[in-house]
Amino acid sequence: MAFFNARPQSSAIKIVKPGEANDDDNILKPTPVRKTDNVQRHCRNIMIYGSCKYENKGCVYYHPPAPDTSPNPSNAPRAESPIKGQTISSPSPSLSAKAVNAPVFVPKLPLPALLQPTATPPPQSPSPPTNGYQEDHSDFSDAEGQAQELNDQYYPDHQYDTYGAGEQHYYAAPVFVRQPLNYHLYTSTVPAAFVSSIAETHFVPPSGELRTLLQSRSEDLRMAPPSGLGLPEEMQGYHSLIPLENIGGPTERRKFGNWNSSMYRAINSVDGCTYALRRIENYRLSHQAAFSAIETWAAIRHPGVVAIHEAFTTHAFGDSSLVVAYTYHPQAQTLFDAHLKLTPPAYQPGMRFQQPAASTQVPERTLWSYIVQIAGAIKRVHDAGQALRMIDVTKVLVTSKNHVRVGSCGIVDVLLYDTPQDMHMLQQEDMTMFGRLVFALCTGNVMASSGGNFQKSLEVMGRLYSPEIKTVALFLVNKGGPHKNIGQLLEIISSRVVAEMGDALIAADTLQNELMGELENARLVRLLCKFGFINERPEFAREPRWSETGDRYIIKLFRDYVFHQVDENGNPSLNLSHVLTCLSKLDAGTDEKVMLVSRDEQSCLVVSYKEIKACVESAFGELARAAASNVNNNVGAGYQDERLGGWIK
Ligand SMILES: Nc1ncnc2c1ncn2[C@@H]1O[C@H](COP(=O)(O)OP(=O)(O)OP(=O)(O)O)[C@@H](O)[C@H]1O
Repeated sequence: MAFFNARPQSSAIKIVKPGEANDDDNILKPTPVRKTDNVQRHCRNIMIYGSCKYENKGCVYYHPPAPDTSPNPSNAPRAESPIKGQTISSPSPSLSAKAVNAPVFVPKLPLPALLQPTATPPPQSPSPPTNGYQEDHSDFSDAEGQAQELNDQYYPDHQYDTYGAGEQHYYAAPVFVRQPLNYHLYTSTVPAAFVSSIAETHFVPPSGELRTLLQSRSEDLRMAPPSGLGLPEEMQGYHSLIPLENIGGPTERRKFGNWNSSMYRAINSVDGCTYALRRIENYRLSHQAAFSAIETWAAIRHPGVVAIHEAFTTHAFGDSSLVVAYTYHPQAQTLFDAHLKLTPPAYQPGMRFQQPAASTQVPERTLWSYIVQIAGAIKRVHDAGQALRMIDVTKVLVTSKNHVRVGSCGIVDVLLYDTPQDMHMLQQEDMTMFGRLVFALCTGNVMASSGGNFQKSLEVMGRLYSPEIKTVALFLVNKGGPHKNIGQLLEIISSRVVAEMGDALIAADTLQNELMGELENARLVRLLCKFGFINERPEFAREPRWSETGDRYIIKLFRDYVFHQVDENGNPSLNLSHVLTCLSKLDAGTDEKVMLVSRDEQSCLVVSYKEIKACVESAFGELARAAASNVNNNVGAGYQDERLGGWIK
């Protein structure tokens, strides 16, 4: 019985007339006869599947008469499928890798006779040869079903259907023994009923939308700066500055408190990351110690606070400016822009000009989310002995779905370094500002909590939201005692905090599920890269035929099997499902066997995915070791080694 060791010796497998098998090593000797029909070639479907459903529908190849189906006829050798390997020699250790170029095999009997020696009628659709092993057939269906299921989960919307449109004719991998797949390498470990990537969750949009969003954020990050803006080319290691808001003329200055300010996006040349820079114009640093607060802020990491990277002064803009670098959140919007900004009127032909409509009301669930997140951010900052000092609808950013972060922290500490204030008072002031923000979001009016608007705003809040929202807003804006603190608010809203935590955990589950799919993608890309490094390499180790011999020959044939299938008319078969299934099995290194046919169709190899995987790893290992030894002689070897180490794994 054919059996391949974990590490195969590359070998061409000769298939000959079964009745002529020698006793010595089960190798069936090739007959001297070349192809039976040089004019008309055997139909490959017959050779592989045992039947051709196009036999009477125009298939131009030779179809031999149906084999004698009487059970074990006296003149029919009890041959077993060469694909199953029963009569094929195992790749004996004595066979060297060079044996891949061994003489071609020529089946004297038509292959169907070898494939169907029993009474089993030939299957009507492409399926592995049954060879009397009916139980194996069901196993094949299972494995095929799993592969299809895997693919359906992976591409639920069948967006790649066009690639596999129509009946495909490729050499289906025959499966004889049910092999458990390495499920940990496949997607969707969590039942869809629990984590659905299609359904919308509070923090994560549906899968398709999420991908579009991430793609557009990625484009945002890679946006090139327009020319002619008159901005510094380089400034303290930052380059490619792009303004994040309209920079008007001198009459239209953006304000940050009493200071003129502007926001830029820039790339840091040290780490290559993108940062949001807030510039305060005409700032004079009186004491270096003014920057001490920045150090404290740089240590604060919280999902509700935009993190500070560093601060510096510069003359690059032509004045003396203070610049604070924050984490850049692509496509972030201020709360004002997201909810309070008036939407421009939509022009409709034939309609009179209409007044701009106010933005839509913030849903209560979203409002609670904002309240819980901002309260959490304030708690973190107050616990660190700081105050946010800038909680405002124009400074709180919506960075992803229902997720807010307080931005522009730390600047006021630097700007007002010379006027020290009581931290407890500043923290109380944080809560008042937070209360004003809740009023503004509920009513759509930034002045909602001021003087004459106050009562009217309470009425509006009572009408649009639950009484608890009003309670929270009043708790925050009312003076309260000296012991009033943010912890008390969190106690009041504890049930909302619990709901928020539940939603956050659902988001984590959903994203992990998405990541599972991407993990598989990443593994397959690495595999394809390895193929790219190995296949058709013109020369390695002074051997021009390196990529064509030994283990690499198997890799080449497998590449043909995966990518170069043709249909019955010889047209390319672009079935992405087939490609993904094969690559996933290779990545998992399953014991399932596959028949690889040489390009001249004169020899074939039956190898398992596990063995092909060993070949790929061995060939790539050779290349990686050579590359590493070369890199080690150069600067930056450590970095390269690290990367190569990752590859070799
Ligand atoms: N860390 C950041 N990441 C990404 N974008 C940011 C970041 N900080 C601010 N922005 C964006 O920069 C733009 C300008 O920010 P800014 O704080 O000046 O808001 P603004 O609405 O212009 O307020 P103001 O009217 O007070 O100037 C806003 O669109 C905001 O979304």
